[in-house]
Order: sequence, then structure tokens, then C-alpha cells
Amino acid sequence: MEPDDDEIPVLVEHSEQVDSTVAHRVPLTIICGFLGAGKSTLLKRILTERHGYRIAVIMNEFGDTADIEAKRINVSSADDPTAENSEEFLELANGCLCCSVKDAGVAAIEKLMERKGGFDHILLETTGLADPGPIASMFWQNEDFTSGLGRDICLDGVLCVVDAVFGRQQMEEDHTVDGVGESLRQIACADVVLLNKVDLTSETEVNEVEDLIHKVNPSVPIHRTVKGEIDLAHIMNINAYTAGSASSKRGNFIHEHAQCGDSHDSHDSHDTDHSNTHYQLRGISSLQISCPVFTPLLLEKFDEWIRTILWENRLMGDDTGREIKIMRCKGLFIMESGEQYMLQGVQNLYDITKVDEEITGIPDSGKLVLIGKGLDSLLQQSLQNVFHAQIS
Ligand SMILES: Nc1nc2c(ncn2[C@@H]2O[C@H](COP(=O)(O)OP(=O)(O)OP(=O)(O)O)[C@@H](O)[C@H]2O)c(=O)[nH]1
Repeated sequence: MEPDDDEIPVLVEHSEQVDSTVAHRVPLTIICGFLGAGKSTLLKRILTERHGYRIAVIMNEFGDTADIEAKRINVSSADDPTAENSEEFLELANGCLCCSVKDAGVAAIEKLMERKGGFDHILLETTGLADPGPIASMFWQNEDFTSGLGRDICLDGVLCVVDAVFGRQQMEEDHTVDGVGESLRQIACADVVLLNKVDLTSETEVNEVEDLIHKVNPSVPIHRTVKGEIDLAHIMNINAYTAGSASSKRGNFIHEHAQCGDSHDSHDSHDTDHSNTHYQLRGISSLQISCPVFTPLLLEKFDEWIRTILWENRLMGDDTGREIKIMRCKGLFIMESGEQYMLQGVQNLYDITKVDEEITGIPDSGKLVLIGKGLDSLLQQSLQNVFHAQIS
């Protein structure tokens, strides 16, 4: 759903036809990561390893990686315009394709689809300083996009590579004018995290970084890696933004890290009491809340509640000017009928869709994860009021 001042939005249920179309689109993964964390190392590995996928890797800096591979497989690079086959695409021996993204993301992908087509997956690398939120929203739910390029590709998820050695320091130290640093934005928006360079630090330190990441994004799966060594099944086709056939994977956030508790507190440090894990770091906080079984009316009410926050940056009924900013939200709601609904949101875009397949091992009640600014006790109370209005 996108905000529109003139229309009252309604909850749209996606038909099976739409979901089957989604299945034919090429999934796109946005790769972000802290400076020097190992993004290029991961991409180099993907571009050279025999994995059986045809992957298009769209890189910011075509330079180093492409040059190395070009020499090895004897294909000319974009830096050599006189050579035969010279273009900004570089086809590699393992079926991967490397593409320069100097001409802006969407244009590069349009060209890619026109000229090369037929990929299993697209990996889009962003710069170390990028906020993946706006990029993700560009590839998801954007009207211009869905009526054009969106017919061919769909957003699979956001992968964040974190440095196991300096990750913690980067998260604690970086900040921008509005108080939330890029590294925290990247963690907030991540659907999967690679905690890389674990060979360079102790188990204790790795555990601490992992803990910090989960404080910021309680539901994100974290994979520990050395030089980006990861089974691609963990980072591709995770379907973080759709409610189609692979819903069991999307249900992960409900089960993983249940030890985080139900809520996170707002202090610039870890809470020692694990029963209250309400957490805030440099202005960004995360909140994980258990939801009661939903009636159709409660689903409507919840839709109104989250819409007011995402579109108007305020709580329903609160005209005090207190601002709330959600960067990422996810939810799974269990209906009285046994049906399940999935919430996905990035920036001010969101979608609530019926899950068309049973998620195995789900709890009796649903869960909601919010990551952003202003997630305080007033917000929690406001949500509880919505829940209790239905129960009583
Ligand atoms: N020991 C060790 N070194 C690593 C690992 N991953 C990457 N490196 C090294 O760390 C350095 C930085 O890695 P890159 O892959 O260039 O990092 P990046 O995220 O692409 O860096 P920027 O694009 O500059 O932000 C390189 O020298 C890599 O060889 C790892 O898991 N262990």
C-alpha cells in the first residue's frame, strides 16, 4: 500500500493469480554492508564459484572485481572500450553476469533484463554508506516500478554484511544528523545478516555483536561467515516481501530469537533484565510484541493503526506532534478461522496479505516486529488498546 491523500485505502487480498505471476519474476536481493565488511569478497566468490545459478550481480564499482575476472576468463572489461565484446556487462564462466551500476540502479536493471534476461537471481550491491530502506521501497510496491520493471523482477530481500571485528564499534559510533547512523539503518532493514570475518575475533566478541544486531532487529537470521563463505540457499529466495509459496521461510522471524522477549526498552544500553528487552541505540529502537488471535475486525483496526503510523508518522488519536518513524515492520497474525496474515513494511510502504500456505509450527498467537524511532511505552499502550477493544 502506498499513501494517497485522496483515497481511503482498503485491505487488499492478493489472489492466487497474482502470486503465481510473482513466481515467474526474477528475485532481486539488495546487498548492503558496513564499510570493509566483506561485500566485495562475497560477490567475488559468487561470481566465480560453481553454484549452478545464473546470477546477475550489479556492482557499484565494476572496477577491481570485474578486471580480475575478465583477465582470468578472457573477456574484455568495460574499462577497455576498444576490445571486442566490450560492454558494461561481463559474462562469466559460471553463468553469472557482472554489470556496472554507474548509470543508476533501475536503468541498469532495465538494460540487464532487455539484453540478457533469463536469470535465476539478481544481486544488487549498494555502497557501504547506503540506507537500503529507500532502495527496497523503490523495488517494492512502487507504482511506476510494478507497472514496468516490476513485471519482470521482484524484491526478494535485503542482505547486510556486518564486520565481526568492527561491527559493534561501527553500530555504536556512527550517526547522522537525525541521529540514526547508516549501519543501524542497514541492520534495521536487513532480512538476513552475514556476520563476516568471524575468523578474526573471539567467540565472545562474535556473540556480543550478534546480540547487538538482534537488539536492533530481533527477527533477523544471522549467519557467521569467513570470507563470505555461505550456502546461497540462505541468502537467495528468502521471499522476505511476499506471501507466496515459500511462506515457511518467511515465518522464521516468529520463531527465531524468542529469547528476545515481547518488548524492548528505550535506553542507550543493553537492558540487563532479559524479561524486558525493549532496546534503543542511537535513536533507533526495536519492539517485538505478541499479538492475540485476530478477528477480521481486529485486522481492520490494526491496519488503520499501522497505516496511521507509517503514513502520518503519529499514533492514532495523538495530535501532540510526537513523531514516530518506522523503518521496517513485519508481522504474522493468526485469525480465529486459522488463516494467517503477513505484514511486511519498509519505510512508509506496507502490505498485509493472506498467507496461502500453512506455516509449520506456528504459535497460537501472532507476532509483530517494529524497528524505528519513537517506539515507546505510549505506542505499546496504543497497540494494546487496539487489541483489548476487540477482546472485551
Ligand atoms: N580474515 C578475513 N578477511 C576478510 C574476510 N572477508 C573479507 N576479508 C578481507 O577484508 C578486506 C575488505 O573486504 P571487502 O570485501 O573489500 O569489503 P567491502 O565490504 O567490499 O569493502 P568496501 O566496499 O570498501 O566497503 C579485504 O582485504 C578482504 O580480503 C574474512 O572473513 N576474514
